[in-house]
Amino acid sequence: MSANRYSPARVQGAYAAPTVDEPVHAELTIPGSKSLTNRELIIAAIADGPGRLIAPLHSDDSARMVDALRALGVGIEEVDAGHEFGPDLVVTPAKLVGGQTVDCGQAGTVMRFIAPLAGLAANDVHITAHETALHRPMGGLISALRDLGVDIDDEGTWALPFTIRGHGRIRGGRVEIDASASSQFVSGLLLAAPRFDVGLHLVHTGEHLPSLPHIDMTIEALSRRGIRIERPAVGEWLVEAGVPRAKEIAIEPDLSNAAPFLAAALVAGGSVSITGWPAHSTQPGALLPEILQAMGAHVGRHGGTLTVRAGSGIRGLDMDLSAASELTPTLVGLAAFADSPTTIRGIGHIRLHETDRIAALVGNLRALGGEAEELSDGLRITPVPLHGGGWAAHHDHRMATTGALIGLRVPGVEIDDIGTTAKTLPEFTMLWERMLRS
Ligand SMILES: O=C(O)C1=C[C@@H](OP(=O)(O)O)[C@@H](O)[C@H](O)C1
Ligand SMILES: C=C(OP(=O)(O)O)C(=O)O
Repeated sequence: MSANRYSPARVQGAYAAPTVDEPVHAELTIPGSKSLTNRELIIAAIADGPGRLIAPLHSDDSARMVDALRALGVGIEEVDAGHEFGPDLVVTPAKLVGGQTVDCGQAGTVMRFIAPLAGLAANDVHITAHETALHRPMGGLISALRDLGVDIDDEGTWALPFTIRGHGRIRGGRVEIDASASSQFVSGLLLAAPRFDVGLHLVHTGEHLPSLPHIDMTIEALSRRGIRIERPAVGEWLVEAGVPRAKEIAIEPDLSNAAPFLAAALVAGGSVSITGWPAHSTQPGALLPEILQAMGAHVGRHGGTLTVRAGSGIRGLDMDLSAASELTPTLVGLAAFADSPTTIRGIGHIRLHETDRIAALVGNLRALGGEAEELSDGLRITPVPLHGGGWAAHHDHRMATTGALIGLRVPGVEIDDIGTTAKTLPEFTMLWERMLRS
């Protein structure tokens, strides 16, 4: 198992974060959304004919999903369409046979979206992940799949690796799930549910449900393909059995990956524009214009381009980021330079993301002389002058990009493993340097 099977544009090893002494002025295009690419791949794989993803993401997470679907028997071909960041993907659905191993790498979307699909396969599917991702929660999903009749051999661990003994069908029906550890449990079940014999009635029983926009994204993607989903109550979903319509789907840019670039305008001064910003999006990054404005930015849109300009300073905030927890690392990078403290709450579950993000962010800031403290469900940052030093990526792409953001203003920040950005943005250093050269 390799940490990153995606190599084309990968930059390895330590990275001396570039510091700027002049404002930045850049317009950038960001590659496709991880969350949309991996959902659309799953739905295309169970659709009623061949479909196409236009301008999808090409990164470790998406490559793992392509490999996983191929391992189940689905046909996926790359077709060059002249996009800067890689070919389109043409997906040809086939009978799900399985009989192979799926290595999810570090991708939460692969481990949580492939497991229910593997239950529909005709043979065993062994599911594993990179050793740095074996800790990620799977118990709630395993439990719900078992309640739906899926045979799973996990040797009593309730965790990866495990083997799904597919029988070619899942009956479906009503099932309860505690998805407080990850919204991806819900998305994974909803995505496979149209192919259950009687559909699915899913009921979330936990107290907390993070990342609601990502569940909306799942529902929107299925609805666009003609699958009926109802929400009879909060935390409850009804999916009708059916076959999703094959389609050509254009993938939006990854708005969460745009976050460190937009934030750079506030840290360095100047402005950063991102092309192709969708007018409507279920990506949590769609909340960025509002959040960055509240932190002191001037935000404008012209056609499909979003521009963030530095204002007179960065304002600290007290915010509940449960809906958009993957934005936490970037916002912490901004908060470090604010004129008042920032508290971020509602994100306790990110202790079980790629790394314990709360501990890693606090530890990294303190190592640079910063003042930060862990809260049970979040963290608090009190801005003080920072000095250079090592920034540990903790094999977390968003930790690495936050180190680069801080390094814009603090000379001598060295990120130990910039290659970890290949999880969702192998072009990170290329685009970062393009932004600084513009
Ligand atoms: O469904 C998705 O595409 C995602 C859901 C969220 O997961 P959690 O609910 O586990 O935070 C998010 O953090 C992750 O980056 C992507
Ligand atoms: C939590 C994240 O990833 P994953 O899809 O692996 O959960 C993330 O990208 O911030």
